Amino acid sequence: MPSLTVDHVTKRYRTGTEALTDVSFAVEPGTLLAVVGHNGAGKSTLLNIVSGLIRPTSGTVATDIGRGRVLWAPQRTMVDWSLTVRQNIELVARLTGTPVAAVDRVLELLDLDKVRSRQAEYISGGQLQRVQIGRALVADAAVYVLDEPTAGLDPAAGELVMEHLRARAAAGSTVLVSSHDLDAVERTASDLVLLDEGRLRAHLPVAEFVRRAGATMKVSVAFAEPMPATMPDRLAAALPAGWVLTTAADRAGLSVQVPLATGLRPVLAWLPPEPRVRDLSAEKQSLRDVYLARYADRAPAPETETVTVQQ
Ligand SMILES: Nc1ncnc2c1ncn2[C@@H]1O[C@H](COP(=O)(O)OP(=O)(O)OP(=O)(O)O)[C@@H](O)[C@H]1O
Repeated sequence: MPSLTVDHVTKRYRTGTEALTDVSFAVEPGTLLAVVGHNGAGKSTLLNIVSGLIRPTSGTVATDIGRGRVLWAPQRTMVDWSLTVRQNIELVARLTGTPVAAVDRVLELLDLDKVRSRQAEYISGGQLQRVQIGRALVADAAVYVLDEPTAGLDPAAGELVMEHLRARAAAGSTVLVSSHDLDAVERTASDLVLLDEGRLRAHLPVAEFVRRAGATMKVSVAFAEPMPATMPDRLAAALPAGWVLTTAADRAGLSVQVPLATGLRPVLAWLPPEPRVRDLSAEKQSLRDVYLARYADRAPAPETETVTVQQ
């Protein structure tokens, strides 16, 4: 049963901007769901609605989490400036009835030990971001909602936070994060929701999204000696549909680009038995590659592109 159901949610701000249009999807417990899309696509609006901060104009968000709770870290800084780092996190622990020992664990986890007694006003932007994350993570929750949690963090800290969120999801929580860091999304998220101008374009497992977006794999081969002069033409004639072959001018190597879903085995079977392969490498397109190649220019129309998989 889904822990979170977003049903036909539309949000029109008072200014007239329609930030979300008829967005529907459901998330199972144990999912780390990344919400991705261009600036202004509606990610924060969606996360703010899920966390109950703002109300949708129409549609509903339902959480089926029993006695669990939803904890969130917004994009804009929301800390008490007069309190210390530790007190800021402790406040949430007290409000949620969480043992104080959890505060120390979170301080250590987020490398905030050194500034624990410093007032929030006098810490760096990245440390402030960690305090916000600490406030969201200090208590056990059924659903965590974090708006761009890795923005402003150094790479190591960003990795740490994402790994921790993954652990929370693995332990059964539902975790929603918005992020522009598509490499981190690919490494850690199980599923993604792609928003484009307020519309849901895709809701898929990350690997499935990359495949369906037409990702390719480029296999490069270096031979121990040049191919016979007629071989490039023979290879080209036997090339399966959808593959792209490039042979080196000196015939000492070739590269073949295949759909990612094809896998390596058919490529190895297609290679000639001679000359001997000296070196072989395979380079897969990443989520970032396919996003930039396919979605950066916003074509084609959202209606024709939405691919939603019910889980
Ligand atoms: N409080 C508000 N009042 C009016 N319009 C708003 C408000 N908040 C956001 N918007 C508009 O709604 C649209 C979606 O904004 P939102 O902040 O949800 O996008 P986002 O995907 O989170 O963007 P970013 O990647 O830049 O954080 C944008 O056009 C934005 O200008």
